[in-house]
Amino acid sequence: MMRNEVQGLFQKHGEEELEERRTLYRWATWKEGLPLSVAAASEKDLPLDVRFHEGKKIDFEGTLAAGMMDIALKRLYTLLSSWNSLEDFDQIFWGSKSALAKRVRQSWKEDDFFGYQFLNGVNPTLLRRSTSLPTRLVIPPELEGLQAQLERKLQEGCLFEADFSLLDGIQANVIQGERQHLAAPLVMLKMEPDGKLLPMAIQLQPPCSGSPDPPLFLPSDPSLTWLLAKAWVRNSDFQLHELQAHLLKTHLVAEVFAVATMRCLPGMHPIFKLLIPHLRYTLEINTRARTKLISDGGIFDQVVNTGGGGHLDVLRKATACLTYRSLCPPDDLADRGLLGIPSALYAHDALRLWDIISRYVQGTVHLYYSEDEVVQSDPEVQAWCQEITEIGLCGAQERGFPVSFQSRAELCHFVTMCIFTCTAQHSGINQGQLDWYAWVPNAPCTMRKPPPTTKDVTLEMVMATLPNVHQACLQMTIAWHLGRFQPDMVPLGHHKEEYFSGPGYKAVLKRFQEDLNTLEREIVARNEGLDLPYYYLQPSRIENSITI
Ligand SMILES: CC/C=C\C/C=C\C/C=C\C/C=C\C/C=C\C/C=C\CCC(=O)O
Ligand SMILES: [Fe+2]
Repeated sequence: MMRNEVQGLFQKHGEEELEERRTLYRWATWKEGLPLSVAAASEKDLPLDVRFHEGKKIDFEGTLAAGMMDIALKRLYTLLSSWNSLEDFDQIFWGSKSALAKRVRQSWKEDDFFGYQFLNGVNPTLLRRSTSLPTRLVIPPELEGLQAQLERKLQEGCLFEADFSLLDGIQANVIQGERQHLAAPLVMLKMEPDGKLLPMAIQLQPPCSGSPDPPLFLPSDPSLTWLLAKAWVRNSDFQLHELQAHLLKTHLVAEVFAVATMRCLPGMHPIFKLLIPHLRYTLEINTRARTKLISDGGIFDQVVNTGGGGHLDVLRKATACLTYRSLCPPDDLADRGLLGIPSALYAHDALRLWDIISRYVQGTVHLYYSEDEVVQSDPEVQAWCQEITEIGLCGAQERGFPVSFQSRAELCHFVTMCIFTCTAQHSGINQGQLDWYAWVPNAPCTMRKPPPTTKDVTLEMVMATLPNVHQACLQMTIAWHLGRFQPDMVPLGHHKEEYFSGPGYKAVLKRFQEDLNTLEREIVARNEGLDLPYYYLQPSRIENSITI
């Protein structure tokens, strides 16, 4: 056959393939205001190609069943004893847990441990370096000393903030007839010369006209008062971590990439071949999340204070402010003022991984696109881009997402963001659940009493506020279920399937694996010298796709 005929055949094949895929993978609006999802009422509706394999399914469902057994035993055990001091959480702190989880139990009350979590804990996405004193921060006249300290730290460039305003106005859940409660805190922190981040003040609610100004909680407050204020922050961080950083900014955006890739790119397209290993199992885990986790009567409704619909409003608000820059560490960390901080380990490792993935993407893209013009005139990749931004992300061009690619560099940047999100970012956000959420007082899934409005706090109040035994047990089980090492895990860059042929890609992949090995060794060596190791972005621990 002539070259043109061959090309014509390939093209026809690709068109037919896409026509079929568009009937198999359709968009659905699960809830208004969220990114679109794949049309599937349960995982059983998904095409076999993207279902969990038998081993994964058995492991997933088996560990959940085992976890439920643990809960039954723990509840039985605690029925026989008292539940009125913080140490009583020890009664349910058994079963599988990590070394770091045990360290959390030991150190959770310490201020530097509290501060550390904003840099290198389960949610390193919220902290920013302050560029002015936040307008919501109302400092009472008697605390002029604090005002001066804050201003000095600001001037020195070592003032930081964690602002949970997104939670303001969210309806709290009602669990078995009992109303739960939410706060929307602001934490001000200072960075010490040794890199430690220490809290200076906590405001639990934004000021509200007509009400007295909210109190500022301080490290110098009575220890239980300060501890309860910090527990409220940890509960708020749990919400933004799980809903904004985890579900929305990894799981749900990865699903948009997956559906658009299936609908727009034929199997022989280089971007399809590049991305497909990073989309494995994502449609099924997300479908399960929609039927079991954030569904009516799901885990959020059962034990989380944003459940009962508030969690969907948090997701909606977070979707409405989701920017392209926030998904790209070089931009995100610059915007948050977190570049060049030696103790910011997530930031450091994320930037290294971004560079490594970026080089891999560029190497591959340049094999198939010899110049910008080839990108501009590739209708499939352009349609893919538009489908993600305009359809899947519901008009995200307003928030910086591209609707077309004008150059190879723009295409590479976008594909790097896709792969980074599905691999490194998800691992960074997901694995910490195992370590930081097992000791429940460090990250309570719900709060059963309103936030304190005065500094009179008793142990009874603290215990009546923190999760009850059942809620705490379910949190531990789910955190273990989602955060534990996955037996069938494929590490980043190590999928067995070979989608590309030819020596060009082989060399690019080899280089990618070498770069990852180098980073692996750097992180291992760095961690040996640290009191608290940071290993969530160690390449051997990063999954090749979002599978849990
Ligand atoms: C302590 C953790 C509590 C909630 C976790 C919150 C958010 C996690 C975010 C994304 C996880 C995505 C998918 C997980 C999907 C389903 C597994 C969860 C529960 C399954 C319960 C069941 O199948 O009976
Ligand atoms: Fe996850």
